[in-house]
Amino acid sequence: MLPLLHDLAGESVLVFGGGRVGARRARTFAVESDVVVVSPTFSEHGFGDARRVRAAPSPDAVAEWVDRVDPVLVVAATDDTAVNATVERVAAERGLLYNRADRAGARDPCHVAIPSMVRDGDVVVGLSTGVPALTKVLRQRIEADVDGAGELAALTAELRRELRDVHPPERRRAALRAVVRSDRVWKALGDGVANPRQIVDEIVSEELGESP
Ligand SMILES: C[C@@]1(CC(=O)O)c2cc3[nH]c(cc4nc(cc5[nH]c(cc(n2)[C@H]1CCC(=O)O)[C@@](C)(CC(=O)O)[C@@H]5CCC(=O)O)C(CC(=O)O)=C4CCC(=O)O)c(CCC(=O)O)c3CC(=O)O
Ligand SMILES: NC(=O)C1=CN([C@@H]2O[C@H](COP(=O)(O)OP(=O)(O)OC[C@H]3O[C@@H](n4cnc5c(N)ncnc54)[C@H](O)[C@@H]3O)[C@@H](O)[C@H]2O)C=CC1
Repeated sequence: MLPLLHDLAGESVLVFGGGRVGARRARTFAVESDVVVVSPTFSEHGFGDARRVRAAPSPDAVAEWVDRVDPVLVVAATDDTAVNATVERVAAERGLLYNRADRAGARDPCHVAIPSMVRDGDVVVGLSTGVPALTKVLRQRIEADVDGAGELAALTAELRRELRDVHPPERRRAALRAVVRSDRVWKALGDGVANPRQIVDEIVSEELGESP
């Protein structure tokens, strides 16, 4: 399996099942999509901004729900295997992306696995090991590494725009590399005292041989 990134901003996602897993999926997708969760009961876990609709569709009614919501991705997270299997079939027939929470291992290309995610601003890490317990431990380690990276991504995106058209590519690359490798910059991120942008400017000036 290969990790690919999907831009689901502003798209609809339909989740069947309001248990712990359905809630987790709703929170994952509600970061950027319009999420509808259909379920007869809802756990007390957060559902983000998802819209919750109380209903218990039989397998025969699944297609009608999919056509009504018109999602790009459908999640089967009920504890009813027949419903989950129907969600899979209906989504596949329509060429939609889908995720079955009750299946692991080999799958069709439209059947996407949901990795564990670590996010900080525009920085996103997707992690899969095939063994959820191992995934969780590795995710916790990665969280520490990624902490602050979102702020650095925003700063360096701005820097890239500023350096573009002013310096040749090789010098721009050297300046950006010096910034993202700098311990001084990483220490200044989120400490609320140092001004990371000022440190970035100093490093760029040293690298490009200019006075700040
Ligand atoms: C294939 C996949 C589904 C997919 O394709 O999307 C899948 C499948 C299954 N998970 C099961 C069980 C558990 N999953 C978790 C947790 C997570 N599971 C997640 C992803 C995935 N799980 C996908 C591939 C992930 C990968 O490759 O690493 C994470 C990463 C993301 C998320 O779900 O949001 C999230 C960690 C979040 C984090 O901490 O970062 C826990 C722990 C808990 O809930 O606390 C348990 C109980 C303990 C245990 O069993 O280990 C079962 C058995 C169900 C049963 O027994 O009925 C199946 C089905 C099967 O194995 O057949
Ligand atoms: N991918 C993962 O990380 C994990 C996957 N699982 C699998 O995912 C399934 C769901 O897990 P949990 O959320 O823990 O189970 P759960 O039992 O807490 O939740 C199931 C939800 O489905 C709802 N439901 C039942 N019939 C429905 C229908 N016809 N239409 C819509 N909703 C319906 C229930 O009301 C309940 O809200 C499990 O059966 C298990 O196979 C379980 C743990 C982790």
